[in-house]
Amino acid sequence: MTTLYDYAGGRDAIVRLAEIHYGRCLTDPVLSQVFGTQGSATHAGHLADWLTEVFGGPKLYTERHGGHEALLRHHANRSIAEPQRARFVAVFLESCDAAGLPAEPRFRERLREYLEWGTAIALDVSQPGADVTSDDPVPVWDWGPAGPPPRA
Ligand code: HEM
Repeated sequence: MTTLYDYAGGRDAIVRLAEIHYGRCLTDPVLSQVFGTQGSATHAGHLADWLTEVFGGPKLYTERHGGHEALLRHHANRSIAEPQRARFVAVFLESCDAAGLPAEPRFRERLREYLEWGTAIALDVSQPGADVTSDDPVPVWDWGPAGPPPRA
């Protein structure tokens, strides 16, 4: 079955998406409250590696950056608030358009579901004193109960 990663357009599409999304995190008035405006040279690349793995591509975040717990730790003590979480989801989905990912409704819905799920975890672990330890592997998100779009 085609992975979300392949359906998205593979590595080039995911790298484009990560770069566009992170660029917007630095200029968006709500998201720049948490991301700042200066930017980090490594963020977009690390995000691309995470998304590659989560969407069923090569396990780049596990191999290169320390896996699930490392990602949780990046969010420790960031005190993400609900409006910032919700804005992250909206900006990410807009970035999918800008990066030229397929607009197929079932694909986009699955991305949205991942984003809602992942950002809720980011919000939780970003609160002061939250547990950021984890033995879990990096999750792999598939097409879910509805399955892939008819043509995939
Ligand atoms: C699906 C949800 C999310 C994913 C996949 C994700 C991914 C990442 C990655 C890969 C990093 C590490 C960057 C690096 O190594 O340089 C990171 C750091 C960070 N994330 Fe997230 N994130 C998510 C949700 C959020 C949300 C909702 C916020 C706030 C609105 C947020 C704010 C931050 C901040 C402030 C950092 C650390 C500072 C920085 O590198 O700019 N993240 N995130």
